[in-house]
Amino acid sequence: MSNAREIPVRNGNRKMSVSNSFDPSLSFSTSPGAVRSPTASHANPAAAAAKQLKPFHTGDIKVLLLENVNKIGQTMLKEQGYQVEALKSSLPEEQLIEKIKDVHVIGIRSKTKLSEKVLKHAKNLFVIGCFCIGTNQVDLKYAAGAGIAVFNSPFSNSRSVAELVIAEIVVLARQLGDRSNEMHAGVWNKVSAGCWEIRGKTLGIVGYGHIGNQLSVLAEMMGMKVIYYDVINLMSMGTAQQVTSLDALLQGADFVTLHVPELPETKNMIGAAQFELMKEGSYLINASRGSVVDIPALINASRSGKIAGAALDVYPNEPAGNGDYFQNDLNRWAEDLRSLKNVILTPHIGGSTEEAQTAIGIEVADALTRYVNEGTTQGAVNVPEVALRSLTADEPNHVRVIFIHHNVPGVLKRVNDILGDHNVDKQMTDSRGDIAYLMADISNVNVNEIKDLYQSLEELSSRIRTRVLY
Ligand SMILES: NC(=O)c1ccc[n+]([C@@H]2O[C@H](COP(=O)([O-])OP(=O)(O)OC[C@H]3O[C@@H](n4cnc5c(N)ncnc54)[C@H](O)[C@@H]3O)[C@@H](O)[C@H]2O)c1
Ligand SMILES: O=C(O)CC[C@@H](O)C(=O)O
Repeated sequence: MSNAREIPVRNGNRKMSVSNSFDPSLSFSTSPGAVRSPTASHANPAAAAAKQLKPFHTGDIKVLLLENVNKIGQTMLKEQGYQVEALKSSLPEEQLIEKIKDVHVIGIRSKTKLSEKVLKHAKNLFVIGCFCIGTNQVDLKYAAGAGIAVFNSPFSNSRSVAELVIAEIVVLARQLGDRSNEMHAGVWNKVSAGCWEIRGKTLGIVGYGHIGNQLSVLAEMMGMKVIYYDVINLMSMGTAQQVTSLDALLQGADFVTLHVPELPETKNMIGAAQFELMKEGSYLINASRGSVVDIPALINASRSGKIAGAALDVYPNEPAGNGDYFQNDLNRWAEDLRSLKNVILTPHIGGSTEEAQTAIGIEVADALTRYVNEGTTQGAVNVPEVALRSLTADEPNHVRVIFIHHNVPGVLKRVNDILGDHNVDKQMTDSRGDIAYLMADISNVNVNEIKDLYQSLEELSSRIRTRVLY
């Protein structure tokens, strides 16, 4: 490639040689009909004139995508010239540790656990894309401390989950799963006992965020009354009413649906005591995370008739890929659960629609590309959100410096002493807990000076990671 410029850049503990090459025919997001969520809408109309910053041959960037990331997302990353390896399933820990050693970028969904143990081996990794909403599968704190930014797609699949839950409410109320299974087994069983309309019934939503909101609107359109419980005070959609405690919600709802993140506080949030509080013959739906419901308690509540049905989309242990895995060796109660009447079991498909996966693919691939090429952290979930107006093609001797550092006193002074020989055109810095992110565009930088600049920043004791883009 032409205009290759070499500087040694340390990635983790290894030094690698990088070069700058840019193919102007490449652009960030060229997918026709791209569905962009509002978080990606910051892309400014002047972007056409923006200079692309890449202090490396794009072909040097290795991307590993696991868990069948959407094709459009894969294509967008390939169009950048990155080396992309895409696998259909997640990997067992040992294989993941081997694979992650080499890559700069990893894309996952909900099943790949990026624990501290795994991330410690990821010497070149500088960004993680969660092609989903949940980020509980990543050790976000460790990642931030290692200078690894994490991005997700905060609401691209919310509507898909809400629609699934609406369907499940009707299916449970009418025992459709059982009737369908019976018919598949050749049994005609025409019954109305225990089958209900949902009109006029009360839906209790636990966690009134993106999904809870959508669901609230849809449920009211179906003639349901909506109550919700959330740890924060929120504006109600329509005529929904916030209740002040989980207990009040459990006592008042005919259908209880869970939409909270996986947190220490939400672990086994619904257990024996909570089933006890629920109305006789009510229903439970969980499409949040498997850790939120104590499943043996649910099995007891179902067997005793306390609840009339349940729908589960998520489980404490989920298989790495598709296949015949939902047995006791995965979750010790799996066979008991499978034997229950009016219990719908789905394989974590709440967000699995063409619309959601396309939107997620585009949004996360776009965030990864902007981070790799420009250092922009807008939308990151574990490091401060920092962005600077793009450099333009008529600013040839400009360099973008990114310095991720420990949030301790005196760093800015030291960094600016290093940058001080040049003109700092613009600079932004922000902190999040212990981590700070500084981005500066400096002008009048001779190519020969870039290596020294980089080296001086690397030597600061507060340094977590330095990147110099030009
Ligand atoms: N089944 C699927 O395929 C699927 C798809 C998308 C998301 N999810 C899961 O659903 C969860 C919720 O998604 P979302 O987009 O609505 O998230 P969100 O962040 O928009 O909303 C979560 C809400 O839960 C509230 N909350 C947190 N802790 C709580 C507690 N202890 N008690 C009550 N409320 C609490 C928060 O205040 C927030 O309002 C995600 O974290 C993810 O784990 C599952
Ligand atoms: O697609 C997935 O694996 C996860 C879907 C969902 O749980 C999410 O967190 O967005």
